[in-house]
Amino acid sequence: MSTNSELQQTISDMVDDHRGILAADESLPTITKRFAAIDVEASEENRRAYRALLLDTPDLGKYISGVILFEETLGQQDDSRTPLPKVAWSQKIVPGVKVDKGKGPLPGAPGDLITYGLDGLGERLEHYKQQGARFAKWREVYPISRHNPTRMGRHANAEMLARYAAVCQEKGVVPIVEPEVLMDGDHDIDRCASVTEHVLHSVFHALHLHGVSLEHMILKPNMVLPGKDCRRADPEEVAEATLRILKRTVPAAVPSINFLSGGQGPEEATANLNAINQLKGNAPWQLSISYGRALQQPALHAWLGKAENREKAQQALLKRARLNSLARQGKYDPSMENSDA
Ligand SMILES: O=P(O)(O)OC[C@H]1O[C@](O)(COP(=O)(O)O)[C@@H](O)[C@@H]1O
Repeated sequence: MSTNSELQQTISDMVDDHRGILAADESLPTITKRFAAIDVEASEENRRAYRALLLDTPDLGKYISGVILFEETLGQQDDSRTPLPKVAWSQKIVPGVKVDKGKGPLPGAPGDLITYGLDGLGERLEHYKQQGARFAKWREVYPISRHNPTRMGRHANAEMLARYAAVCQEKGVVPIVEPEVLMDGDHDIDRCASVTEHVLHSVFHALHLHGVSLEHMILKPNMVLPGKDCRRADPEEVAEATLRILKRTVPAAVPSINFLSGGQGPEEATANLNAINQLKGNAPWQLSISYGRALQQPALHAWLGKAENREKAQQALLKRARLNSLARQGKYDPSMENSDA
């Protein structure tokens, strides 16, 4: 198969009008934090058992079309010794992998951050492909302050995303491009809108310069939201601001925009996605999810590290996946949270 048809096949398997992506790729520090909240040790076996539970969830493939895995999960198996990427694909959930290596300060731009991991990426991708990964994900993070992100920071972060995406496509791997403007701070929604507009503009400029095929990538942006320490915005306000900025910056060639959940609660993230889809009009892209916390939090708290809670945890994951599938079609109502129907 040519690289282009390989990329197109992966996009076709991942993008439709009712499913979304599950982010289960927490790095070691992040999964340790999540497990600490339920008093569970982040041992390799616990990480395997938890992620096997998620991927084994009956019917998950009805609502989820792709799963982002952490590198180690690609090599792990479920209880019946089936490799976890194979478990995902048995439900037509395309397995993918987070390929960035975390972040640190960007020299010369105090307050800005930069992500590591480009060295040797091509060879790593070849190995991940053999393990079953068909797409990849890379996240650049933009904190907001009075002075951040700087112009230099935006430029440097965009370059990283574009170089990563170009290497992926060369290897026949679909890149998820994730520029995340953080919710931390007391800035208002207008400040988030203005920063997100600058960020997305610089990202698409860099993608163009590096010859990335927009038809064969997925964008994973933040929604436009007020900072955590500012007053909350209602879903209609979030939807209006998010769509305004996306329409100004994201070319129609991009097949799908899959939001991250950031610091939003599970129900808030579903309600905001629903409002975005109700207001989208003739927007050219699919508008879906690539949620981590907002899909997993109820499942994690139902599991509590105990094998006897496995089914309860799977039901909690399936409920969030199903409600987000409805929200993705603009058919969600908060009253559905209380019914099992
Ligand atoms: O552990 P990391 O690399 O900081 O990433 C944390 C999470 O952030 C995400 O990029 C977005 O997830 P959220 O929806 O929880 O914000 C996930 O893909 C990832 O698991």
